[in-house]
Amino acid sequence: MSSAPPVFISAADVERLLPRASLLLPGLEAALSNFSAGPAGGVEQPLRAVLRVRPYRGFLGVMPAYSAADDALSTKLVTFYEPRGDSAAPSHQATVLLFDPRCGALRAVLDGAVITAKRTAAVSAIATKLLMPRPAAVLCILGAGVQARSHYEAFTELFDFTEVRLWNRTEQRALQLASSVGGAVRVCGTVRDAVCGADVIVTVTMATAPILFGEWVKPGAHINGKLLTETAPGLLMENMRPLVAGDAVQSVGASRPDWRELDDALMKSSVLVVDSREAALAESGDVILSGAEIFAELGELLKGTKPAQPEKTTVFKSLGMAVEDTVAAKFVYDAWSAGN
Ligand SMILES: NC(=O)C1=CN([C@@H]2O[C@H](COP(=O)(O)OP(=O)(O)OC[C@H]3O[C@@H](n4cnc5c(N)ncnc54)[C@H](O)[C@@H]3O)[C@@H](O)[C@H]2O)C=CC1
Ligand SMILES: O=C([O-])C1=[NH+]CCC1
Repeated sequence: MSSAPPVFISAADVERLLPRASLLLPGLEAALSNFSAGPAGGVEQPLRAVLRVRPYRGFLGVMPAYSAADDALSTKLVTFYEPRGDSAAPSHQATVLLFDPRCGALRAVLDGAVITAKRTAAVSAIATKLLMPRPAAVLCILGAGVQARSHYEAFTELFDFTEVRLWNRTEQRALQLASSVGGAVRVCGTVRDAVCGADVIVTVTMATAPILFGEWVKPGAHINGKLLTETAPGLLMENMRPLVAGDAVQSVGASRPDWRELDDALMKSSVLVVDSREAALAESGDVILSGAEIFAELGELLKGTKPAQPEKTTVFKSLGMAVEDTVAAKFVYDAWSAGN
């Protein structure tokens, strides 16, 4: 085995070698299925360790994983800090260390920010493909940061939405994102306006209290998107509320046990799918504090051991898994090694 020093792959090189999140779809689908297969799937992934940097309202997460199918071993180090007006630093910063699993030698140090942005959007797209109503016309993104952009890019590449709506706590940031993406985006002044009649809602904020409420979902909530998009608000029957949230909610933020993006009503009235049961029950305020029952892991839907139920209102609670970084880092390193 060679003892060559590790290579460093910068953010610009990761972006060049991994230009689209969709390139990760096959590898991520396999890894999510393998993860949910238990020991037979060959994914080793402990619950991540998250250390609190209390004086600065920050966190350092350590995320190791080994995937036998990919024969890849990595750990990501990710810091995330609650918004502070005086800081110009990105809220999330990350580095991925990729090892040779045969001998433990460090092969590469990769910028982890682009990897995190793209693999997270790719996983949300995998969930959306399974859970969204058919047809799905209106995409709504709540949040206007790094993940909002990567989700916009992946979702507009992979799906045929006819309308994209964007809301952010500070409207100026939403306007900036909307004007920079190159496609038509409607910036909405309130979450209610943004989600009314949407088919797919992506929540990608640093919120610590709910921003999306179940009262905006029609009672019963087992609604399909076709009905919602074809029914003008004024024509809704009297026993229905005039505001309706989309059927497939991708909740990407609120990754602390006391943080929320979704309220209890929405959590409890939806079919709840998570990336990892273990992580959801340890880390997700939306899951823990609502007491909502987890229906399935995304990997179980992919394997077909649990049905996806796109006709129902669904919430995919994404916390982010280390094996997703392993797959993405190996993809980038292989492309780099091939001289691309
Ligand atoms: N599930 C996963 O795999 C991953 C999840 N995340 C999570 O996704 C979320 C977004 O991450 P980034 O886009 O990188 O962050 P960012 O800092 O780039 O963007 C955060 C957005 O949230 C908004 N925001 C801040 N505080 C808010 C509040 N109290 N209420 C509503 N909006 C608020 C900001 O205006 C901004 O638009 C975070 O919660 C992050 O922890 C990030 C990486 C991976
Ligand atoms: O998976 C990930 O990298 C993260 N999830 C929440 C914060 C960072």
